[in-house]
Amino acid sequence: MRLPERQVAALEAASATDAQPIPDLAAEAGIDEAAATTSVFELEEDGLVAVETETEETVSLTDEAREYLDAELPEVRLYRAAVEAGADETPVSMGQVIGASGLEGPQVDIALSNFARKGYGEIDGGEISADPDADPDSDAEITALEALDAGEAVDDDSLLDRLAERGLIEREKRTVRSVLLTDAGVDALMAGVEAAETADRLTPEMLISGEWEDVEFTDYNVEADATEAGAGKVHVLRQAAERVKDVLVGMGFQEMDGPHADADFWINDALFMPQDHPARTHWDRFALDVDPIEDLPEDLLRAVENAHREGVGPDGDGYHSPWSEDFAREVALRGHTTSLSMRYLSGAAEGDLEPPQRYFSVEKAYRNDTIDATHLLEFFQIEGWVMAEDLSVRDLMGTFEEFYRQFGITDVQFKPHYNPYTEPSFELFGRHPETGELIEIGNSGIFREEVLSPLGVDCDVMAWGLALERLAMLYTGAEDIRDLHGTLADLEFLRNAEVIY
Ligand SMILES: N[C@@H](Cc1ccccc1)C(=O)O
Repeated sequence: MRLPERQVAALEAASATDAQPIPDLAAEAGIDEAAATTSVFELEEDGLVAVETETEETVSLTDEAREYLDAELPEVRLYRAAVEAGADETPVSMGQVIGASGLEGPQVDIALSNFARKGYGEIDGGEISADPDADPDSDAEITALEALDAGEAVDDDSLLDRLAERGLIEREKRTVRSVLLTDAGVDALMAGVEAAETADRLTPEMLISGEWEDVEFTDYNVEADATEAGAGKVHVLRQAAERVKDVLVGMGFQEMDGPHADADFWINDALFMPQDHPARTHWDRFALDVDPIEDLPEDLLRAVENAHREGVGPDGDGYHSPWSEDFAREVALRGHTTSLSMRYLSGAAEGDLEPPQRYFSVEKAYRNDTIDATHLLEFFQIEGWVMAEDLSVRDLMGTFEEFYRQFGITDVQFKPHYNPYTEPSFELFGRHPETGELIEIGNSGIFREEVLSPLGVDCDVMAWGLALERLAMLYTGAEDIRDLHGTLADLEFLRNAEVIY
């Protein structure tokens, strides 16, 4: 029998008694894995080998698990500290035990949530008691982690599930194909197989020499496993931003655009934010050491100053706090994109606007926040406003319900809130699909007279700033904003995340 060279190599490497995984067979045959896979499928088609398919699970330890292998599980540390403090006899104050355990930050929560679950004791009314019969030295979870670390298998599926849920292991399923010679394969080998030279592609040389007429071409196997190609794709946040724009345009909104670095006047003063507001100090604000902005509309500047000093309307009252034009002209990275709304509402961007109007932007804002699972130093805000003769809170809520519904989010919650520029104001919350926690997804309200009157707007304006990253977290299930962008972004997540339409 004549077979292509690499099929002969694969056939000769296969055994009639021990099923061999394709990678092993490839190594033995001295051919690469893709060629081995193709050959094996071809041999299977000819009935010379049988292919068995199994799914195999690989389990790997996370960095957190490695920490615990070095320094014990947090709940075990809590148990030992509790016993040390006598909590196996009478309950001891939790603060004392946690202090003695040396547990810090998130480890405290981890310890508390696993302590009672594992029967190490109980926590009740701020006191902790330890079960004297519990045996932390034979903790099933750490024993399993040790076994996995030593390369041994752990068969207890529910235990593995729990470890995966705690983020201590990662389980990955792969398909393993193993190859066994069939009787026909054995017969063929006994009768002798010869290698026929095959070509896997047509070359210019073959065409020139005429060799193409005699050469035997390898068959294509379109079912063979192939190496996964990580193609480039649009970043999940960019996809989300585009989707949000589509939805808002579909709802009749027009897009705003404007500077990332702007006068404090547009970022804060026009919004009736007092100049001594904490958000306007260096703690929160990225000030830029550049020349102040000269070209602010003079009339508007005076009207805004007046609103700050005297208030608006017969019962109005100003802030009775200092107001300086120099500060208004200083430049900072915008802490919200509401600066754009001010530019448009004032007429500075596109001239005076007559109601009804709807505008939005999906643009970056910058805040000197502490970075954590829900905060970055820069983020995308979905800014928007509607200008009309008569608007109420129902219009505001209805708009959000319609907007979020497009992303499959139907349980937005509203909480009363305070903004210096809106009254009433509402914060929006959505439930995270994985953690079940309510997370803040936006802030909104109806602009006050003190904002609208200086701008020269004499109808109602409802407005909002929603966080694009938080919206993306809700519908992708990402639990940490840092997985989405920034230096710690999770590439695997970004490759696989889908935007829901
Ligand atoms: N600027 C607000 C959002 C907002 C805009 C307009 C009106 C009300 C609220 C924020 O960043 O949180």
